[in-house]
Amino acid sequence: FAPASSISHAHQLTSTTSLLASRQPIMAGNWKMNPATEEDALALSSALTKLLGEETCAIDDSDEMCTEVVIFPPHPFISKVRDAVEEAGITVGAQSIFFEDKGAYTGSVAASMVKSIGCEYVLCGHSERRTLFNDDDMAINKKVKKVLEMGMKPILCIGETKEEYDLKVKNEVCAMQLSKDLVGVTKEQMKDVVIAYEPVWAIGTGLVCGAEEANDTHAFLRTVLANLYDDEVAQATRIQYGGSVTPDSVDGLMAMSEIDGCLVGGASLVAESFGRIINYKKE
Ligand SMILES: O=C[C@H](O)COP(=O)(O)O
Repeated sequence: FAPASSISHAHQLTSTTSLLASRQPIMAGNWKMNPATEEDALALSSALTKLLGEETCAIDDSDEMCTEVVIFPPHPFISKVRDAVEEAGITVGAQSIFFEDKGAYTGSVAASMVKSIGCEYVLCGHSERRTLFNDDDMAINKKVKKVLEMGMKPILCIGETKEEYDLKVKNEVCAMQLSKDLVGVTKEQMKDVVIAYEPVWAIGTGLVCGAEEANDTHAFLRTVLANLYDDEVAQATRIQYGGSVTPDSVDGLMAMSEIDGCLVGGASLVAESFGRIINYKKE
């Protein structure tokens, strides 16, 4: 494990090999089970469309390094939120899917369903799904593969608990989650996979993992990807940080060389806060 030393915002890789891709910044807002009504969801969507800046992607933007903005509303709101934000260049995603295609799975939502209403991304393996809904690595792996099979992009969330952090097994836990959740995912498919490193102890707690520490963990995750695939995948895969990201912490996080975006919960429910986050200040 070699800690990353650079603190430059090096989304554009400096390798001489043309095989290595650029890592486009990606800012995501996970609304979780909020807000309470469709009316509130549309008000938040509308407010957000007015806060996009020069660096955020416009619809059909040809700039491959514009900041991609994705929001994850609750399933019932996805269609109308998509209608409200797509012209502004914001993409929508689903917070979860079930891995089966169809059938007697009361309460579940298939990948084809969210694909058909315009979702481009799906969160897989969020810690709240792991702990509250018993999503284990085998199920998460099936979901990741189903999302890819359907032509969407998974944001695969991994991260250690407070107990694991205190026991200093963070790297081992993250490496195990990555390797299990990516079983059978090909190198070619990895171009559509985003990883979100979310230390569970930092989610919704106000406890932010320090930017340098998060950066070191991201660098470690790239060594895991290099072992699972190769250096090309390790350097080209986008890795977001998530866990109590706010307007105050975003610039420091995004200044790190290995952090390509943020997965934002609470602060994404306040338009002005998320607006500041997606328009983070570059060095
Ligand atoms: O999906 C988002 C993460 O769980 C982070 O949530 P948070 O920003 O409220 O800590």
